Order: sequence, then structure tokens, then C-alpha cells
Amino acid sequence: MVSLMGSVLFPTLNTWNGSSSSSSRFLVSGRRVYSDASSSGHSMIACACMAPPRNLRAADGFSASKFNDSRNLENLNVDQELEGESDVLIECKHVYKSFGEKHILKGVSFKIRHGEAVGIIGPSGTGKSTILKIMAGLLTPDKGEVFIRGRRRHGLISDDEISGLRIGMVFQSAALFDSLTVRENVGFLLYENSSMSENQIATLVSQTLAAVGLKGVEDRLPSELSGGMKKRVALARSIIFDTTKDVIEPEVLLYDEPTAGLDPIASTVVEDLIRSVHLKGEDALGKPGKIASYVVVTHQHSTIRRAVDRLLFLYEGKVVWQGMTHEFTTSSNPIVQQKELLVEVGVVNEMSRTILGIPGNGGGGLVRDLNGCMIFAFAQSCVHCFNMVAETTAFMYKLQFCMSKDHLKIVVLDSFGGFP
Ligand SMILES: Nc1ncnc2c1ncn2[C@@H]1O[C@H](COP(=O)(O)OP(=O)(O)OP(=O)(O)O)[C@@H](O)[C@H]1O
Repeated sequence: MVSLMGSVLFPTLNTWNGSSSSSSRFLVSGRRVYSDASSSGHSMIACACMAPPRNLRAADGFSASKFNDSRNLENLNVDQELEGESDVLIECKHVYKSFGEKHILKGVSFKIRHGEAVGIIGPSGTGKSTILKIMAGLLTPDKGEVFIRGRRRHGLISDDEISGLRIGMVFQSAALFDSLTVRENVGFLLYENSSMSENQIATLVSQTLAAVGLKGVEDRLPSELSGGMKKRVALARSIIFDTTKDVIEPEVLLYDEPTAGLDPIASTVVEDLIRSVHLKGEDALGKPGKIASYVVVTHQHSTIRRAVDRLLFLYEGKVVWQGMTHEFTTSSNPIVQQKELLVEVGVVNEMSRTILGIPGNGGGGLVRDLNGCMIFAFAQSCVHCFNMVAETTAFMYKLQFCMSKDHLKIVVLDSFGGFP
């Protein structure tokens, strides 16, 4: 996963409304910090890309961002209202994006509808995180259009005035502000922008934490939490919202590789959590979740199986296949068949790591492919990057594994015998 523009972002993109109190405030280590935020009498959006105050920088390069606009839906100037399309929350239309000479997205089009649980899969470097950031409004397309509830977004989310949808982004690791308590982390947006009282916020924070299965941790610092608890806190921070508003917009959550680097049990917990906060799910309190739709970028087959209903397959800068998850496994599309194996090899990475030990030690072992066939794999070289030959009874694949602290990239270099 590529980190977001190399900097830790504010966890929220905030809207101030002139009708609320004239200053926003935030409690830092027992001190209340006020910032003059709203005297103009109309909504203002703070850029998600603003660097947080130094003492609010997250510890580990992860951040969760929420982009929130509270204006009334009636004010929407709908540019594009297609018949039967009223449930489309986000649409990307012919989106192109290059970084220098690298042409990453070459005409990506898809829609995210109300109630959907969508996965974006595809080989490493194909632009999955990039399209997620474009949806979130953190990157602009070079060409093409992004529609939010039918209205075209111009530029970044921070310089546009689109309302009617909250978009949250949850990155790979927790990125909690290490000097703030769990309560302050989760309630950050509300302390900063809402007119809610401290008691109201504290109650809402506790309810939201309970919804993700956490109780009694409000006063702890992030350093006092386990990795899994941090992920829950980050999720709570991304789903909390001001319940006192007159109009509450639906929210789409964008997850970038939420289970990368987790062992299978921890992955399952996160996958179930993602489901539970969706409106079709049930949270830890037994209540329906509040997230209207979500999009998950993932390499992990278990995440596809457990957390996603529909898939977009991104390949060489385009969506080459989309359909329901069960259709993916039976697809006769040759690209999908090939990548299916790729995805599954990604799943076994933890296992292969265990079997092979430290990469480069020349070890080898058996791993299982999607069809249950045993594959013999052995490492060939180096410390962080190594090649592997994976062999089934009928086929042999030469794979390149590029392993960093928490990420494993797998590229098919060559295949022998062709794909079935
Ligand atoms: N801000 C940037 N500046 C320059 N290059 C970038 C930037 N963001 C992404 N890239 C490049 O664009 C390509 C696509 O990156 P992206 O993270 O979207 O891929 P991905 O499909 O999510 O990959 P992975 O599965 O490995 O996380 C990569 O080659 C990456 O190095």
C-alpha cells in the first residue's frame, strides 16, 4: 500500500456550519484547545490534507479520514440524474491517472450503489489504492469524472462543495494519535467541529466503541492497546458522526488493505467487523450497522469471501471484470483465472512465510492453491525480494515475492504449461 502523499492526515475532513458555536475545540492532554472555525455563516470544509498539529501526529503512518459535509440535500445541484441511478452513491467514469511517466489508471469506470459491499482486487501496482484515493477526493483524476450522488466533483474534496455523502477512508494500520486517549481519538471530529457537549460526545464515543466490541478502554492511550484493539478504535473513529444534526447523510467507507499482514484469525475478526458496521450487518450491540456502502481494496482471498459481495477486477489500468463474488471463482475469463491463483498465493503468504522461514534462506515447502492442490514452493534469493517457483501437478509458476515489514507483493514472472 502506498502511504497517503507521504504524510499523516487529519482523521477527518470537517465542515463547520455557521449556526453552530463560533469556535471549535479539542481537548489535548487535559487542555482544551480552541480554534476559530466558523464565523462566516456558511459551510466551510477543512482540507483533509492539512498536516495535523505536531502533537497530534499519528504514530505509525496510518490514518483514518472522514470527509463530511453537513449541508442539506435539497441544496444539491444535481448535474447528472440518470433514470434508475438514484441509488448510485459514487461513480467513476473513464478515470485516468498518471504519476510522471507511469500511466496507472487508463479509463476506469464503475459505480458504487447504496447498500453494496464491493471489493477491488488486482495485481500489485495496478492502481487500487490510487482509485480509492480518487474516490475519497484525496487525489484528482488527470482525465475522467467522479460523481458523488450524481453531482460531479471538481478537484479535491477540500476545494469542492459537494454534499450529501460522507466518505470515510480507513488505511492499513491504526494511526491513532499517540498522545491522545482512545476517547479523544474516537471523538476527534466531534470535539473539533460539533456543537455537542463533552458529556454527549463521551456517551457517543462509548456507544461507538461498544458497537465495535470495545468496552472500558476510553481512558487508555494507544500504546496500551493491542494491534487488534487499535484497529477497532480506528474503525470506531471512522464511523462516529454527529447525531444531533438535522440531516444525516449516508456514509461510504473505503478500506485500503484492512487485513494485510494479519494472521488468519485476526483477519477474520476484521472482516467480520467490516460486515458488522454495514447497514446489512449487525454491530456488537446487535443493532444494524450505519455504513451505507463500503469498498475494500484487498489481496486476501478470505477478505473477498467474508467481507465482499461484488468484485471489481483492476488489471493494467482498467476494470477488466466485475461481478458477484461467487461468479469470480467460476469465471471463464482467462485473466481472472490467472489472477485467481495470484490472489490465492497472496492468501498463503503467511503460511509460506512460516514454512519458508526467513526469505532467502533457501527453504521450501508445500502450500495449497485455490483448488486445494498442493504447490511446492521454494525461495531462491535475497532478503526482501525473492523469487519462487510454484508448481502444481499440471503447471509451474515463477513468482516474485517482494516482502517488506508488513506487505508482500507477488508478481507472476512466468508460467510453464499455461493456465487451465
Ligand atoms: N503519489 C504517487 N507518486 C508517484 N507514484 C505513485 C504515487 N502513488 C502511487 N504511485 C505509483 O502508482 C502505482 C500504483 O500504486 P497503487 O498503490 O495505487 O497500487 P496498488 O494496486 O494499490 O498496489 P498494491 O496492491 O501493491 O498496494 C505504483 O507503481 C505506485 O508506485
